[in-house]
Amino acid sequence: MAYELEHRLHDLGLVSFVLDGDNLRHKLNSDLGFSPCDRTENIRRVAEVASLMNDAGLIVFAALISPYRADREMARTIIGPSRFLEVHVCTPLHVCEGRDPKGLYDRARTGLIPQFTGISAPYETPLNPVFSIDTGRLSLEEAVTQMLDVLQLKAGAA
Ligand SMILES: Nc1ncnc2c1ncn2[C@@H]1O[C@H](COP(=O)(O)OS(=O)(=O)O)[C@@H](OP(=O)(O)O)[C@H]1O
Ligand SMILES: Nc1ncnc2c1ncn2[C@@H]1O[C@H](COP(=O)(O)OP(=O)(O)O)[C@@H](O)[C@H]1O
Repeated sequence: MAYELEHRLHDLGLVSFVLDGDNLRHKLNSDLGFSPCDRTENIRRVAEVASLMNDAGLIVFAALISPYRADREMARTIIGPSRFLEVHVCTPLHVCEGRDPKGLYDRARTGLIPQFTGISAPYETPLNPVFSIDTGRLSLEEAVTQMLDVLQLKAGAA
């Protein structure tokens, strides 16, 4: 969804960038694991990078699990409340597990991956997201169109 949003904004003449947690963990955050402390540090670094990119004029999509409310609030503080929008991807666990494109849920269920979000580590549901998207109910096209509508509303209000 984040990459599709990036393409759609590009078509509108707007520059954006996806910070993908999974990708960043191969380089910038390759020293971090999935303990609560390491997730906090992961999110702190990504929020600082996003803030720099914002200063350079880019819209940033931070595609991270970010399962703890306190970490998301830290990101909001780093980025600034007027720039930060929290989108909750609320696709039910059974739908994610049914897809399992990388076989991670399967490995987490058999105990091969510890501290796996949704299985053996918590996900704290956002209390007041600007938008929630259940990708089990919406197509990619519908989800991205709805998110663009929200972004345009917010941009108009800013
Ligand atoms: N234990 C555990 N828990 C959750 N996720 C795990 C774990 N181990 C590996 N992965 C893979 O790491 C990707 C999520 O990284 P994030 O940086 O977004 O996580 S977090 O925000 O720090 O919680 C996530 O990538 P995506 O598959 O792209 O979502 C997982 O594939
Ligand atoms: N809006 C959507 N509608 C339907 N399926 C989706 C949607 N977004 C993602 N998916 C599917 O969910 C799975 C995980 O998507 P992915 O983008 O790899 O998520 P993540 O990087 O957050 O793990 C893939 O099989 C993908 O095709």
